[in-house]
Amino acid sequence: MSTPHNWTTYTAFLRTSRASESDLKYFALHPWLAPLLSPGSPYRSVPFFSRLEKGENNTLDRFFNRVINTNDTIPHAIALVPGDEWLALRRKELFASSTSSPSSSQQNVTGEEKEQATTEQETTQKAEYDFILLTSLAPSLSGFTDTAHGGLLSALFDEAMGCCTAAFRNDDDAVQELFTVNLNVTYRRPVPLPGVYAIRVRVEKTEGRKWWLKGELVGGDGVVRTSAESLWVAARKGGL
Ligand SMILES: CCCCCCCCCCCCCCCC(=O)SCCNC(=O)CCNC(=O)[C@H](O)C(C)(C)COP(=O)(O)OP(=O)(O)OC[C@H]1O[C@@H](n2cnc3c(N)ncnc32)[C@H](O)[C@@H]1OP(=O)(O)O
Repeated sequence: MSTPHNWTTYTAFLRTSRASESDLKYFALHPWLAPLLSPGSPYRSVPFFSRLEKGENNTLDRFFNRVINTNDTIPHAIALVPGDEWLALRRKELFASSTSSPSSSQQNVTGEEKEQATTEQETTQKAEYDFILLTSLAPSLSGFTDTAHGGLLSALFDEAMGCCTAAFRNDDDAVQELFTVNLNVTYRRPVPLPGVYAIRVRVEKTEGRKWWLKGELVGGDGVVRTSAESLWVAARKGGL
């Protein structure tokens, strides 16, 4: 079991962490991932937060950091996140018209600010997705023979989407913790095991406490095998 980590915010975790060399080496063996992992990529490689050990007395993320963190379930997983500048632009875009802005300074974005953000976007590296999970799936995750179990795929989407929303919450906790209230998964093609897959996620829009996300799972052939849409709701201020 690895050493527990002590980040106080998800943002601090993103800023100070880097995916392990062994995971990076493993994913670099797959040529279709090269554009995402190369120095020119708009993404940085960080550990998949849910997979990190949180401490013997802390039951957060046990399913991901213990149960499916083994050689015959998920031997390797890392997350790819856009750079700080791009995330800041996405925040402006997502919260410009929303009352759930993660920072009061981002509320009521003016037309001029929107124009400025668009110009900045042209000069900042574009990231098509807000969060990407790269994962290897081993044979013990099967439902049908040599095929990933659908429930597992739902869990992967849910977790990837959770990490995606976390990157947009500010350190000052202006947005309360978010919960999945609805997750609609479409199984388009079987997901063969063993295999390496990317789960690409994006926040589509926010409105008050509600956030809508979309995601898709692809392998090396680029076929979208599974897709998902979800609704997340931020807890009311002052608790549930
Ligand atoms: C280092 C620092 C660490 C940082 C750490 C970051 C880690 C980052 C990784 C996280 C990764 C987690 C990934 C796992 C994520 C889960 O799996 S969460 C587990 C599954 N989900 C749950 O357990 C949630 C259970 N639900 C609830 O507790 C409550 O529904 C909630 C979420 C607190 C909301 O309750 P509420 O405040 O009473 O909400 P309510 O007023 O009923 O609804 C609010 C609005 O949402 C709408 N709504 C509610 N439910 C639905 C629905 N199912 N369908 C459509 N609309 C709905 C309502 O109609 C309402 O709409 P408006 O009327 O406002 O337009």
